[in-house]
Parts: sequence; C-alpha cells; structure tokens
Amino acid sequence: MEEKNQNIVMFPFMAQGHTIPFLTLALKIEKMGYKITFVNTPLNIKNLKKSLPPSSTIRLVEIPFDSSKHGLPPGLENTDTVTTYDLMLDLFEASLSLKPYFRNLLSDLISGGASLLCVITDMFFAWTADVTHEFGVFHAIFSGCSGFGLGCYYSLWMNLPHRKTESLEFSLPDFHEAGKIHVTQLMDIMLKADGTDRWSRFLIYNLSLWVRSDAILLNTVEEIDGIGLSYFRIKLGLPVWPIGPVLRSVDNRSRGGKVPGISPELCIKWLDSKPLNSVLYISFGSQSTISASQMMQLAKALEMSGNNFIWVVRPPLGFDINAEFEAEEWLPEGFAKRAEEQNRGLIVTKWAPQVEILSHKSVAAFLSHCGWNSVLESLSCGVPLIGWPFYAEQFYNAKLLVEEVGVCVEVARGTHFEVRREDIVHKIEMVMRVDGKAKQMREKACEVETMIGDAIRDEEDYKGSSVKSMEEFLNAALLTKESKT
Ligand SMILES: O=c1ccn([C@@H]2O[C@H](COP(=O)(O)OP(=O)(O)O[C@H]3O[C@H](CO)[C@@H](O)[C@H](O)[C@H]3O)[C@@H](O)[C@H]2O)c(=O)[nH]1
Repeated sequence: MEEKNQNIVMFPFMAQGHTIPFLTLALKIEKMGYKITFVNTPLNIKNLKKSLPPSSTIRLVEIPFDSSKHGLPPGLENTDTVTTYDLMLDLFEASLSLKPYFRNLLSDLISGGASLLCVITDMFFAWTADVTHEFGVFHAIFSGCSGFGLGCYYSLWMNLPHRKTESLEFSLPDFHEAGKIHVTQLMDIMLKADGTDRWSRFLIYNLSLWVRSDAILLNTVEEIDGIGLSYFRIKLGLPVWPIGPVLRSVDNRSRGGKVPGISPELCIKWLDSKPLNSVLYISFGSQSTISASQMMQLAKALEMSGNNFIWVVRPPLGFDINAEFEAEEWLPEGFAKRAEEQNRGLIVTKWAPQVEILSHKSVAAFLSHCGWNSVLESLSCGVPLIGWPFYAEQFYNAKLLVEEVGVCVEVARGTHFEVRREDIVHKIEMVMRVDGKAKQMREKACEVETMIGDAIRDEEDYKGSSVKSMEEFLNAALLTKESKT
C-alpha cells in the first residue's frame, strides 16, 4: 500500500446504524493509504475505541457535546438508548449545536499542518458542507442506504405527497420511476407530518442542504440500484458515486460493541450438519424487534413449515431490547426445547455472526427487515430474502428487491401489522421451495451476487463500477485540493 500524506475527516451521526458503516468505510479508505480522522461525541468515541482493530491508525477525535445542555437525559449521545421518537428528534436538533465545534476542529487540523483532502459526513449533517467549504475543502455526504430507498425517503419528506391525496396509494411527484407508494409504507412520524411539525422542519431543512455538498457517496452498486442513483443525480445535480458494498469484515470487531450470542464456530458446525439450501435465517438488524404477538405467530409458522432455521431473538417491543430473552414467556410453550431436540432450529440471543451464516451453503433464504447492510450481505452471498420492513427506507428497500430486482417476497410491514402464521408459512414456502418462483428468485439472487462481485473487482485489466466510483471520488477531491493551492 502506498502511504499518501492526505487526511480525510469522517463524521457520522450518533447512531449505531450510521457509525458502523462509516467505520467500515474508514477502514477501507485507510487500507488505501489515507489518514483518517474519525469525529464523534465523547461517549461514542469511547465506544468506538473498542471497535477499532489494534493495527488501525485511524485517529478518533472527540467533538464536545453535553446532552444535559439540550434537555436530554445525561449521557444520551446515541440513538441506541433512545426510546421515543420525541427524544430522537431532541437528539437530532441538539446535533445542530455541533457546528461551531466542527469548524474549530477543521481549523485546528489545518493549522496543525494536516493536509486535508476531504470531509465525509453523515446525511443528517449536511450543514457541514458550508463549514467545510469555508476552508476550501471538498465535502461529500456518505449514506449506508440504497439509492432507491433513500430516494423514496428524500422525495417523501420533501414533498409529503400523502397529504395531497385521499388515496391509499400515490406516486412521488419527482420520482415516478419508483412506482406507487402505499400509506402502509410510511412511518408514523411521516404520516403525521404536514411540513410545519418539528420532524418536517428538521428533515426538510437538512435534506435541502444536500445540494451544498460536492458529492454523494452511497453504499450500493450501480448495477442493482440505477433507478435511485439516477434520481439523485438529476435531483441534486451532483456526482452520486455508488461505492458499495462496503461490508463489515467477518471479524466481528465492528459490531459496535455488541456481545455475540453464539460463536461463529458453533454456528458453522450446526450449519454443516444441514443439507444444502435448507435453512432459513431470521434476523432484524442491529436494533429492531417485533411485537410479542408477531413473535408468537412467527414461531408457530416456523413449526408449521418444518424448515430448519436460525433465529436471532430479542425481547419483544415494549421490553428492554438488551434484557435476557425469556423463551418460556415470549415463545410458544416448549418451542425452544422442540427446536433443540429435533435439531431443527438454532435460537440465538443478542447477536449472531450474520456474515458467516449467510455465506454458508446450507442457508436458503433470509427473513429480514431489509436494513440495507443485511440486504447487501445477503445478495453478496446469492441468498434471496423474505422482507419484513419496519421503518425508514426499509419499506422502499423491500420494494426495490420485490419489484425491480426480483429477489424478495414481502411478508409483513411494520411492527403493528397483524401477521398470520399461515401467511408467513406461505411466504417461507414461496422462497424455500426447490422449484417455481423460489428457483427463479434463487437464480436471480445468484446473478446479483455475480454483479456485486464484479462491481468490486479490482484487477489490472478490469475495474468494477464501485472501484471506479471510489477512484473518481478521490480524484475529484484531489482536483479541488490542487485547484485551491
Ligand atoms: O445478530 C446480528 C444482527 C445484526 N448484525 C449485523 O448488523 C448489521 C445490521 O445492519 P442493517 O441490516 O442495515 O440493519 P440496521 O442496523 O437496522 O440498519 C440501519 O442502517 C441501515 C443502513 O443505513 C438502514 O438501511 C436501516 O434502515 C437502519 O435501521 C449488519 O451488518 C448485520 O450483519 C449481525 O452481525 N448480527
């Protein structure tokens, strides 16, 4: 690796779903020879220290933040410990106070002699673009979301189209290519939004500032996400570079401090004992869970379908998500015992080695909330999905996978949805069978696996689309730097 005397400042929003992809990207850019300064609030920096490999030279830098000055509970610096949307919004609004400190931080870096190539910040920190430009430095926004999912999210907040129709289904005025959106694909805060409420005000202010950046980087792949990428290219008039998949390594360090509920070795041993394409993997990302009644229906569906499964369980909604899992209370009587005795199911509490599981040839399908990292990890292994999106852009990720890519069937929407075990069984069979639609989906997922593999191929005579995008981004930042000196 050629050492480059160039600094890149990276600054994610204070949420695990944001810090993890940022850190993964930081580790990738570090390997390319750049020096990384990774900025966050004090408590987040403390936690991030545990996630860095010992060999990393990434510099973790604190930006001052005192939650109690913003009416937040003491020590609240991350959405992980947030229990209500109101509190989350308080944290979003409080993050605007970081502006002068961020300016000082850049000023100190530059006056300290650092050669600053660019600043990469979160989609919720678009105000950093103007601050960065004060120093004549290139600014990019990075998001771990898909172009399609984020495009729908962006357009919905900017236009609030559901407020202008009585219909349950509607198009996005500036993103017709996305097709129809159904009201069940809107989070509660969006359903209630009218443009004057606090959420609308914060988000519309923030999203309107995206055009001030110099580029958008997305953890996605041109070949599967062209519709969303085109939307942003036209809408913002900026380069939009798909640089994904930037995936966590199987080394679980970057899991954000979560304790694994099972070792990868045990998991693999269990999977080794199962036939090819026979296991359903079920997990709802890093911080989500389902309701107690949904959990019961899902468990009963798993018994009815008779398939092998690995299920990452967490206490249901309304309980502390980090508490011990009470199988007797939240699962049907004797469910866990039967799964173990019949050697049919592995119930994992807290955290599973997801990347290892999805890479195993016994895994046939993934029942997922369609968080974009999970989607990329699944498709990178050619595993089709059963979608159960909960919130944010997950609804539109599922839409992309069902309607455009053809690698997913949707089983439920949201955490209030009354899901029936028969419907779950039907969807599991649709994806797990060896013939019919299941076969088509598996073939399509394998095609997508190849596309993703090609996108990140970096050989002397071939550079994949994501490799080229990363190069174009770094060259653009360098050109800006050279033009200012
Ligand atoms: O037991 C587990 C559970 C999760 N993971 C990992 O945790 C990550 C979860 O990411 P993702 O699937 O994207 O889910 P969230 O954590 O919910 O993701 C947030 O961030 C995503 C990317 O920005 C958005 O698409 C989602 O809407 C948002 O909730 C993945 O890398 C998984 O491999 C594990 O390794 N083991």
